[in-house]
Amino acid sequence: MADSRLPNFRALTPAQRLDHIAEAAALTADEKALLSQPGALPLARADGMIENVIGTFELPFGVAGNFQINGQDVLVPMAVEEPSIVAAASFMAKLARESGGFETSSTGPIMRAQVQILGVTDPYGARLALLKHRDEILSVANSRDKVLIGLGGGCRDIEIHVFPDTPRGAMVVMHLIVDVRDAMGANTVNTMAESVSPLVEKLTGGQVRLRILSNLADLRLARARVRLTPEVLKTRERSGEEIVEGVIDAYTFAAVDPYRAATHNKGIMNGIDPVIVATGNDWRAVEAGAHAWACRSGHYSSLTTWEKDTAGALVGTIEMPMPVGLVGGATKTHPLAQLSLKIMGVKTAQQLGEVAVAVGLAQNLGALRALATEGIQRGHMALHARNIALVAGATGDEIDTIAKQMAAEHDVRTDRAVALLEALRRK
Ligand SMILES: CC(C)(COP(=O)([O-])OP(=O)([O-])OC[C@H]1O[C@@H](n2cnc3c(N)ncnc32)[C@H](O)[C@@H]1OP(=O)([O-])[O-])[C@@H](O)C(=O)NCCC(=O)NCCSC(=O)C[C@@](C)(O)CC(=O)[O-]
Ligand SMILES: NC(=O)C1=CN([C@@H]2O[C@H](COP(=O)(O)OP(=O)(O)OC[C@H]3O[C@@H](n4cnc5c(N)ncnc54)[C@H](OP(=O)(O)O)[C@@H]3O)[C@@H](O)[C@H]2O)C=CC1
Repeated sequence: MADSRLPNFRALTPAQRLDHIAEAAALTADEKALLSQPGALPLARADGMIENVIGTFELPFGVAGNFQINGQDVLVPMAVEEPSIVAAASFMAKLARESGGFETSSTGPIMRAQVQILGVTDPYGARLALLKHRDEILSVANSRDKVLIGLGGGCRDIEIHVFPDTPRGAMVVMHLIVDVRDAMGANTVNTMAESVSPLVEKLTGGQVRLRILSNLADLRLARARVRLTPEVLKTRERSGEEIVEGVIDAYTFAAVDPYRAATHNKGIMNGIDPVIVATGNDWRAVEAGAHAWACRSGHYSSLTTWEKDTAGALVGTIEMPMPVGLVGGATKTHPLAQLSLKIMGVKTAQQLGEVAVAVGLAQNLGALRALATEGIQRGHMALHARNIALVAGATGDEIDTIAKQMAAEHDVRTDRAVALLEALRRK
């Protein structure tokens, strides 16, 4: 098991950081080479992945340190363009590990496919006809994907949802409830939904139209919990108790106000999406599921909760859909996706989902802790300043010199960076 503590990792060069991670995660020389040079995704491979390819698009690939999940150290690869995310996740994981880290759990890898049935005058009668033939429907759904069945997955059940009075008449929607094992499962369940359609039409007398998975993957949930004592949270300027109260006030704002909840949840996805991208998974599917889930009560709200236990410690939880896979999609075609899994040391899609939500919870705490105390700009803008220095044309050592100067002046702007660069080059 790799030691995930990365003290002062920022002080190393990218090559030194890679040496450290390669050793910790036992990467081979070839795997290490993939990360040490640009172009990990060969053009010919990219051309096979999507259409009209003319090149590849790279993102920074960082590793968040300090994560301890269910007592195990985990190094977390993150592919993302925004500064301060990897730093905040690493920082909060560092605090969390002092109180035992993150505890996670998840449901089985169950996805839903929807089959829309129109043209039925007796929708409740159609419902019973489908339920009566449940076993036959399951058998047709499971007749195609021998690999999945062999792995212990497959269609487990059906659910029937009736919308008796839509602007297009009565609508019956059959859900296939499918165990997709270590796949994200969209293609798998879509194939099943298409294969059962002739039988569904025969049983209901209606016409089947859409046959597609639901991205509201509410049967495939991942959960994480963290507990931090005031002692761990305290800073030079503020007591731990003050920070606990501040984080709970910040969370409550998101719980009651959708305008705030959207930003709060964006902060959570700041942690989750980079893990999803680094592992070649479909981040649009995860985003769609997250926001639909956040709205499940009819009121768009927070994906996390923050409260205080009887001992006065801050307790954070997250529970949300996590449709991710270790096979399928780009998870096997993008060379860095498999490498990310190796660095993380995850062996199942469920474990990957649990790591992703733990990072989301850490990220949320990082943002709330900053917002409830000094504000977001000091930490975030100090790191964003390096981007601004790059935009102004700084290279090499100039980048850090100018970024540090702007951060010290609390004046992070491109025109200031240009002025500082000119002054530096005149010296
Ligand atoms: C940015 C920090 C962490 C600085 O915080 P700091 O107190 O200056 O950090 P520090 O220098 O004391 O370092 C503490 C630890 O943080 C990590 N760390 C610290 N700096 C680095 C770095 N350069 N590179 C790598 N790791 C770093 C690292 O783990 C380090 O431990 P050490 O290595 O010393 O043992 C803090 O201010 C913070 O957490 N801020 C929140 C940042 C954030 O949330 N960013 C997301 C973007 S803003 C946004 O889009 C979302 C938002 C905010 O709108 C969501 C919402 O509203 O809810
Ligand atoms: N709305 C959405 O979110 C949609 C998303 N998509 C896309 O679908 C893709 C994901 O679909 P997905 O079904 O996961 O991909 P695949 O169909 O590529 O992979 C799943 C298949 O892999 C095989 N397999 C091998 N090992 C395993 C294992 N351990 N566990 C499970 N299956 C295994 C199975 O059978 P076999 O070998 O027989 O194939 C299974 O059917 C993503 O690219 C996503 O972007 C597509 C449509 C809609």
